[in-house]
Amino acid sequence: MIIYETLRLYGPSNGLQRRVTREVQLGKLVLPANIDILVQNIALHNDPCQWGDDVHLFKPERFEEGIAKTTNYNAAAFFPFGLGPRSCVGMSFAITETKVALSMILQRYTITLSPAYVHSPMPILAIRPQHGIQVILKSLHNNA
Ligand code: HEM
Repeated sequence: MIIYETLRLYGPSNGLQRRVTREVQLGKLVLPANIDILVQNIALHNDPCQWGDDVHLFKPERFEEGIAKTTNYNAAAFFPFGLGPRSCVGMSFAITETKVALSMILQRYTITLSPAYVHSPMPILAIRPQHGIQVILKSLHNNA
């Protein structure tokens, strides 16, 4: 839940590039052939119509019943790893690696945010914290 909510608000990708190969109609919108479009998943991840008025709050419990229920079975509501045949091949690896790293850290330390931390996510190629993330680690074991 924590990983999904982090990817919703601060996923590294802020858009998927696609080329329109033939004219298509999307509702009232007609997309001509041979244009490049940017599908901004970050905008959909911050859409209050999908996520509610507290869209900007970090609330991992949104995902307590899984992605499908949280998004009301709308695959286009949450796609931090992209969508379709060119979606991220590293998705399972990335999620597993994150779980392993987090569980190794949390077995040894408690983590709190440093008072020096300034919240400022910025799109610099990928979304990243402009001033870094300063945390305070406290060992859970006396001998560590
Ligand atoms: C949190 C970590 C990651 C995120 C959020 C992420 C996200 C994405 C996104 C949004 C795309 C574009 C998908 C599309 O256009 O529909 C992508 C493509 C790709 N990702 Fe990742 N990725 C992550 C980690 C990784 C890792 C660890 C690997 C490799 C081990 C990887 C390998 C790739 C490759 C090869 C593509 C291109 C796939 C293609 O064009 O067919 N990614 N990723």
